[in-house]
Amino acid sequence: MTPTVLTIAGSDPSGGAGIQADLKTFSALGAYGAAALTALTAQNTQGVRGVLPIAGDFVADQLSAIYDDLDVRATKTGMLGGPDVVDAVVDAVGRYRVPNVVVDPVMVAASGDRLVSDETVAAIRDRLVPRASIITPNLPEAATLLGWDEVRPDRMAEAGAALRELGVPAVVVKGGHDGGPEAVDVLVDENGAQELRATRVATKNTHGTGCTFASAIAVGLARERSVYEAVAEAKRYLTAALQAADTLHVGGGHGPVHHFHALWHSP
Ligand SMILES: Nc1ncnc2c1ncn2[C@@H]1O[C@H](COP(=O)(O)OP(=O)(O)OP(=O)(O)O)[C@@H](O)[C@H]1O
Ligand SMILES: Cc1ncc(COP(=O)(O)O)c(N)n1
Repeated sequence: MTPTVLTIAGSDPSGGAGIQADLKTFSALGAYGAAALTALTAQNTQGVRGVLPIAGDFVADQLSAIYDDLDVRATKTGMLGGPDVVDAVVDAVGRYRVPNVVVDPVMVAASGDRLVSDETVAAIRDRLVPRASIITPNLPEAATLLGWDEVRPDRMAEAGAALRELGVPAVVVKGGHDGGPEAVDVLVDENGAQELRATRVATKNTHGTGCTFASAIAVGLARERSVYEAVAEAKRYLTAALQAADTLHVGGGHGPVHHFHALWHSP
């Protein structure tokens, strides 16, 4: 059966991150994609020029329209426009008993631009994370959620264990921004800490890696894979999308990964 997966996230009009990356990932992996918008951004591969949040009440309207009608097997959250948006998501997840919630605690874009306020980060940590099935912070996001100065790569397992104490059963701490020869992530769940390793792809085209990874995990959970399998499959998909990214030639900054690498033939 084709599972339905929902993304609750912001729009990236340049198509590489946010809602656009999420829908491409769902489609590439054979899931039906639904999308509720939390914010519009004006951005491209080089940076973010503006953010227009959607009112929490209207996010709530979008979510009830979707959950009243569609059989959503997994939900992924990305950029959340403000604390009122976080509360709309928390309320819907509780009211509809939403299964398989993947929270990507988006804070800054790959370009370095800040995407959400401190109040939004606090709402995510205090109210949304405890309703999630899994969260996918990168090293700076993990440090911010924990109130640590930084999370060094040798403390990823420790950070993951500390993040579980916020009330979420599984945490993937992503080491993508660490410059070693491998891109190492650490999954911490009730089975302890497990490393997932991939060869680091030498490309500047990393726009949307976090969005794509979390969306692919959501597809795996919608297919009732174990958390480990969902994360491992997502990493394999993302690594291949990074390996094919330089064939796309989109924009002059950090271009997108190639979501449809397995479907498109070279010219
Ligand atoms: N150059 C790379 N080669 C291989 N894997 C990578 C590379 N960069 C990131 N990854 C992997 O991509 C996934 C997303 O990690 P990353 O740390 O980039 O997330 P993020 O910072 O949230 O993403 P974003 O840059 O979209 O905000 C992880 O599995 C990470 O290991
Ligand atoms: C709407 C939106 N959501 C998320 C991201 C983070 O993705 P990245 O860090 O890869 O740019 C983004 N840039 N824009």
